[in-house]
Amino acid sequence: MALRDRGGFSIDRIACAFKYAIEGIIHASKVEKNFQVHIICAIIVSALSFILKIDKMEWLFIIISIFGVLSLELINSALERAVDIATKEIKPLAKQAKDLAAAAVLVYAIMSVIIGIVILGPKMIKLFF
Ligand SMILES: Nc1ncnc2c1ncn2[C@@H]1O[C@H](COP(=O)(O)OP(=O)(O)OP(=O)(O)O)[C@@H](O)[C@H]1O
Repeated sequence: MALRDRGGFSIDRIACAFKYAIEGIIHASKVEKNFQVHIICAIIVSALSFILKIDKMEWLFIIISIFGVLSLELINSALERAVDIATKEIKPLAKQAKDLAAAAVLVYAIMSVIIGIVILGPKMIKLFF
């Protein structure tokens, strides 16, 4: 299906959109260092959550944190490319656009770390001390 086809509802259109999204995830996994770091952190936190037997509500917070950071990192990478296409020159607005997108990731990542500490911290202290 053509990239520009904006036709109505069809299984083909949804399948194509899904395929492009998967291609995006694969591309980010291969070339985006920050995305790779977030994936590794997500695996470690998930493993710890299993080991420490967190409950259903705690899992929801962990899942929202993990997928939120990954989604924002993907949007940040997309925006970096969009800015790079828009200009090759050093421009204050280009800097602001990239810095603001990076800030969005940082803000959400800080929240995720706090959630991780609140949920996993006490259980780890109990396990090790
Ligand atoms: N065209 C530009 N004009 C002005 N400043 C820019 C421009 N491009 C990048 N910058 C500055 O350099 C920083 C790094 O930009 P870059 O495109 O290398 O992304 P990055 O932060 O290295 O991301 P990643 O490591 O995920 O590729 C930006 O956050 C911004 O402050």
